[in-house]
Parts: sequence; C-alpha cells; structure tokens
Amino acid sequence: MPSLAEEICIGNLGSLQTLPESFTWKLTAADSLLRPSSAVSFDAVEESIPVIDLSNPDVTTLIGDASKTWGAFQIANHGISQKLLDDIESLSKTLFDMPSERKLEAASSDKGVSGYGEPRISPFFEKKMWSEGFTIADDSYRNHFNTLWPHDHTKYCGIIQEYVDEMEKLASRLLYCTLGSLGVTVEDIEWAHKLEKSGSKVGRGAIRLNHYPVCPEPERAMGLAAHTDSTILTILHQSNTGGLQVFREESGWVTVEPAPGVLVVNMGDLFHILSNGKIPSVVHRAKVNHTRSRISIAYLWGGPAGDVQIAPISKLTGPAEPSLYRSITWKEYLQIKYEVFDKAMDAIRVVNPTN
Ligand SMILES: O=C(O)CCC(=O)C(=O)O
Ligand SMILES: [Fe+2]
Repeated sequence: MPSLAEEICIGNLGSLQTLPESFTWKLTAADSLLRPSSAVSFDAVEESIPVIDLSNPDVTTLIGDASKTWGAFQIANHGISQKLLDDIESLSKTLFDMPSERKLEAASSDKGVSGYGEPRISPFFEKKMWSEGFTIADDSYRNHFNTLWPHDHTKYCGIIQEYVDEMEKLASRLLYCTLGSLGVTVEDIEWAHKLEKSGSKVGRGAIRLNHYPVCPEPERAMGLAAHTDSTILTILHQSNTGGLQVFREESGWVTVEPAPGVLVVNMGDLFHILSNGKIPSVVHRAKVNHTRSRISIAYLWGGPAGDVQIAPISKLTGPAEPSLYRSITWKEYLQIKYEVFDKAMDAIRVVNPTN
C-alpha cells in the first residue's frame, strides 16, 4: 500500500477524491473581495483587464492606461500563431498526463530551477498548492525532454525553441510600447541600449508550464498563491478554462476569462523598478476547478545577464520624483525575492529618497 506521502505526490493530484488537510487554505479578508468579471449584476459594471488590439493606432496610450491602472492587460492581434499556442498547450498536456514516476525523472535538481516540480514560491506558504509545473530556464530542458520523450524529443524541443523566439520578439515590442506610454524610449535605459546595439539580448526569457488538475474542493484550494512576477513582463497563454485572477485595491480579485488567441501580459517587479513605481507589478494568483483541469504557459521575460545594474530610468526621476529604488542586478534581485518574497521591493527601497 502506498504511504500517504506518496499518495499526495503532486504528480497525481487529479486522482484525489478529497482535499488533503495540507492543501486546504483558509480564506482571508482579501479573498472575499472577489469579483468575477463574468458576474451578472445590475449595479456593478463588469470589470476586467482590457483586451488591447496591437494593431490599434492608439496602442501606446491603451497599454499605458491599462498598465498604470492594473499592471496588466490582455492582447489580441499579437502575431503569435494559433498553431504555436496549440502546439505548446498540447506539449504541456502530454507532459502532465504522464505517470507521476515518469514526470519525476525530469524533476528539477535541488540547485536548479529547470525541470518538473512544485511552484517555486511554495516554500513561502504553509499550505500546498494544487498544481504542478515544468520550468524551462536554460538548455537543460533538452536532456529532460530526452528522458520524457526518447523518440519525439526533437519535435518538442522545436516547439519550445519557436515559442521562445516568438515570445522574445513580442516581449521587446511590448517593452517599447510600455516605455513609450511613459514618454521614454529604450535609448533612455543605458544598459538596454548598449545591449541592443551590440546585438545582445535585453531580457532573459524562461518558460513555466503550469497544470492545475481538477480539484474536489476548489473553493478551499489554491492553484498558485498570490504573487508578483519578478520579471520585466510576463506573457501568459491560458487554456480555455479560467482560473487566473488579478488583484487591485479598488476592485478586489478579478477573474481574467480566457478568450481564444488572447494573451495576458503581467507587468513584473523589474519594470516597476525601471518605471520608478509608476507601473505596478500586478498581484495575481490561479484558482482551480471542480470539473476541468487547466493549463497555462507563462513566458517570463526577466532582466539582463551578468552585472548590469538596473535602476529607475533617470528621465522618470527628478526633484519632485526622487528615485525610489536602489540599483540592483537581475541576479541579486532574484536572490532577494527568494529570501524575502513579497518584501523584496521594500528591501531595495531607498529609505529617504532625495535627488
Ligand atoms: O496559471 C496562471 O494563470 C498564472 C501563472 C503564473 O502566474 C506564473 O506562472 O507566474
Ligand atoms: Fe505569475
């Protein structure tokens, strides 16, 4: 007979008929502020993060307004083919449908983040999350794919490579738009301009494939707990089952309903720093479902490699708006984030900002 620990291995959560105590979350006051965007109400205006058509001539203003208000928006007409979105979704399904033992053969090592496992933010929470994931942060995914798909790994590696290439282009385009809405350009970020001129990458991309199995008691479970992404920005593709919620003080938790071909963009901590606090990094989480499992694919566009110092863009600071954050490398920021989690921004805040 399997031990209890084996039974509740994250690789087969979907087969559990009851919610184990270790996965049961207590509702907080903030949770009761939930307002689903699909709620039908006579007096409440339906609210969710806007969908922006990237071919709209006013795209810069629209992105600026949405990111200042929400720290997030959705995009249509983004140029990523439906086939590629379908391909990466079906790759994820194939992976998560494998038996637990097989998935564990591709588990991330203690030191690395790449590979199969629990959400990276798990250690910061008392309760366990109702999800499993696979992180692609470097080339080691090729070895993992070789283990998972000894015959088909070339095909699956090809899909990842194409996804990374396409997402990188889209992420840069979104960066330019968001900067444009603040009246600055990439030339105003000395390091980004230098990297661009030398043909190097401005940001470093990683992919997180998330799977949220069906859950016997979704109201008391949590797929992925509230967090902000550490990134410059994150581009999220969600399958046709909703679960993503974004938080805004004035609105509470708002569900972002999936729509075919529409991607979600979350502004991350690093952009919040660059913008000197003008753009919030959106607090978001994923809820789970009683009848349908859910897949999401996050393209996490992080900071530059090496010792590049990231700081608020000088054009966005001045006597009336002193720099709110000290400069920091991407590596250093990640270290702080995975030590103090939601206090990371406070940890780098300038105590008495003057200019
Ligand atoms: O599954 C989702 O909708 C959210 C995923 C997410 O926030 C993440 O991977 O950082
Ligand atoms: Fe996230």
